Amino acid sequence: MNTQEELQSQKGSTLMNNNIIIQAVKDSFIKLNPTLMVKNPIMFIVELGFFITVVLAIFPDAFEANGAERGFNIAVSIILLFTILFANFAEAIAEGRGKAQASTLKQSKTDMFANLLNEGSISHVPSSQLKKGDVVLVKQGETIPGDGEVIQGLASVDESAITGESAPVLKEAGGDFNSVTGGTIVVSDEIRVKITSNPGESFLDKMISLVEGAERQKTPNEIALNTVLISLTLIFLFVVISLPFFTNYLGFQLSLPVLIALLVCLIPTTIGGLLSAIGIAGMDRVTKFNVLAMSGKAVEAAGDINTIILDKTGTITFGNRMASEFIKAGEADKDIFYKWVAASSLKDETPEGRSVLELLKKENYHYDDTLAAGAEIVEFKAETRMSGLNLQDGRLVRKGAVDAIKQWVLSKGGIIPADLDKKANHIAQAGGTPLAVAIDSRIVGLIYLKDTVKPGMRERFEELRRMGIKSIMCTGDNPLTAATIAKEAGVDEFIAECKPEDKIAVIKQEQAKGKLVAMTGDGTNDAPALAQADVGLAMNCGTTAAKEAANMVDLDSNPTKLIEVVSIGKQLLMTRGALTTFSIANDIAKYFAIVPAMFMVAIPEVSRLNIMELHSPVSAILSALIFNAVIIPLLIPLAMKGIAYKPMSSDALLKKNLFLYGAGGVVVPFIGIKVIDLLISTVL
Ligand SMILES: Nc1ncnc2c1ncn2[C@@H]1O[C@H](COP(=O)(O)OP(=O)(O)OP(=O)(O)O)[C@@H](O)[C@H]1O
Ligand SMILES: [K+]
Ligand SMILES: [Mg+2]
Repeated sequence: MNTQEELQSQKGSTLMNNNIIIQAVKDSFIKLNPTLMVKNPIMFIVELGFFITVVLAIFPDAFEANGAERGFNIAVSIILLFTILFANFAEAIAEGRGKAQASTLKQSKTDMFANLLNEGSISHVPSSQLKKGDVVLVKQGETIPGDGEVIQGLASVDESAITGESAPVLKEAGGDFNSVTGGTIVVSDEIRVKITSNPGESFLDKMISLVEGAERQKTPNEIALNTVLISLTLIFLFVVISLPFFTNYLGFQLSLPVLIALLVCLIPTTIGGLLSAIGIAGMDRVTKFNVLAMSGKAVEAAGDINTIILDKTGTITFGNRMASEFIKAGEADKDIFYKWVAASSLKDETPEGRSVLELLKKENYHYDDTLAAGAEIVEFKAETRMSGLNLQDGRLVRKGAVDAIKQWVLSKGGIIPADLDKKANHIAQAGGTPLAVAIDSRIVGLIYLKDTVKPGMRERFEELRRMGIKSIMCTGDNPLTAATIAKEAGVDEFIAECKPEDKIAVIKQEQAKGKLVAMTGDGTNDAPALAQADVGLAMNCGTTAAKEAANMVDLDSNPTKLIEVVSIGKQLLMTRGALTTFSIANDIAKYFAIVPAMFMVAIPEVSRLNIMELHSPVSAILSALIFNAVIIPLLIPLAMKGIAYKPMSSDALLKKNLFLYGAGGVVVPFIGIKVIDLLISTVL
């Protein structure tokens, strides 16, 4: 068992306990409140039927002379009550896990004090008073008081309160690993954090309300299905209301409880009772995989994804791109080369920049800090793909992607060293990232940045392919490096030298072809693309901007987690479809149980429909009604777990499920109702 599974089974056992069941039973009664019930029109109609039969159980002749027998009325009202309670229980049990998880999370939100920095002095303020833009100091052993970005320092942080993962993660200023979450703990060193969220709007707050289901909104798919089900219900209501006119004409009367029983059996109570549980359980399954989905819509969209776009660094590779070698090019001697390598990175706060200085130290080169004195800092940007300094004496130092530096040098009238391309290609073919270093119009050499592909990528992309999903890697890196990494990781396509706007263009292109696109990313430059995609999955280790733009966050920062989300989305859609099919197919058996029972006495010809040979009209109606009620709790496990999904074409899947749940929906109630009838007839 790997740690991921262990974590889940742990969570499962602590969350699916007796407390949840007891609470769900209580909630089932609370949810009887008609003002809450109205939100589920199908079950609300059942509740109205229940109220009427209760009155008739007490006063059998309340609405009509010669009403049905009191005993029958009591039986119908009890079965109806249980029908509603079962439906409520389904929803309550689905909500239960989330509520339990939310209360665990709330424990890590206990109020604490923050070391607020204010023009050099430190004051202690309650963390609940921190606003966007405040800067706090967090020392070893202290809890980070709010969401923010590390602006100075480097520390390892224990994020287990949020991710459940006990290994601390490194957080550092600059680059894509600078975002920290309130409620997590600094286990070594100290950092300065600039707060990025206002009180009540933190990640933890969001997470709590998400798992609690407080913000749950019906998805467009759910609303559409609900509309269909309600229309169906109205049609049956109309049919049942008009029945007495025909029977009066034929000279006999049907009692009100019989009509109510018929209506409740015909309207889609099974799916009506399980619909919201299916949605909640789907979201809950996503959370169990340590993915936070901001909406059910996103999870459902994941179920229909055709294309997935990933960035390379930090997503497919580990992303701690480190300088591993300096390779000079052209005529420059080593000392000059190293001098400009150092100068190009003296003020580069990205992990790449700092790794350059570290490698220089390792190679015992003593660089001159004063070079940067009075210089203008040129920060790294994904658009320019360069960084460096404009020195005080007017000289310009740059390092960056080879093609970007080449263009820059050529625009200054420089020439490109003859051996540059060959050396750069050598690095790229090995999957590394070559950075060229230039001083004014002269390129002096290359920095070899090494990065490693995360293990298991190939198998994961293979799995996506079997699901019919195309993977495209979009990277800012050069085509050769991109090709090497793409091949190693096994993605279907790649696009190199990609700027942030190019990523959006790729997504829009796919969307224009009618495809649903998912994107995973971690960097600030990924944020616009994450927002454009139908499903945006941000890495928790990524920047705040990325996490805010996305509609899902993976707490484990594992981009291939999208595979699980896609499976869960597909499962959710399939489960809903299958149970709807099942619910409606049930009507055939109920029809053959109830209709002969209702008319047989008055119209003997109807007895030909009595193929089920049920004991008596009363037991036939009660059996159908009991089956209609107990099928709800029997299907709760399926609604919660979802239908098993194996990668195969969606056509084949649809046919298989239609057959299974359509045919099953016809056959199962015939057997079920017959068995219940046999049991009842022994009692009667
Ligand atoms: N600190 C830096 N200074 C100068 N150039 C850099 C620096 N970091 C990266 N580069 C160059 O800029 C390119 C683009 O970087 P960017 O972070 O936008 O994309 P990437 O990380 O290579 O790709 P991905 O989009 O897959 O994360 C890199 O491939 C590299 O050549
Ligand atoms: K029904
Ligand atoms: Mg990047």
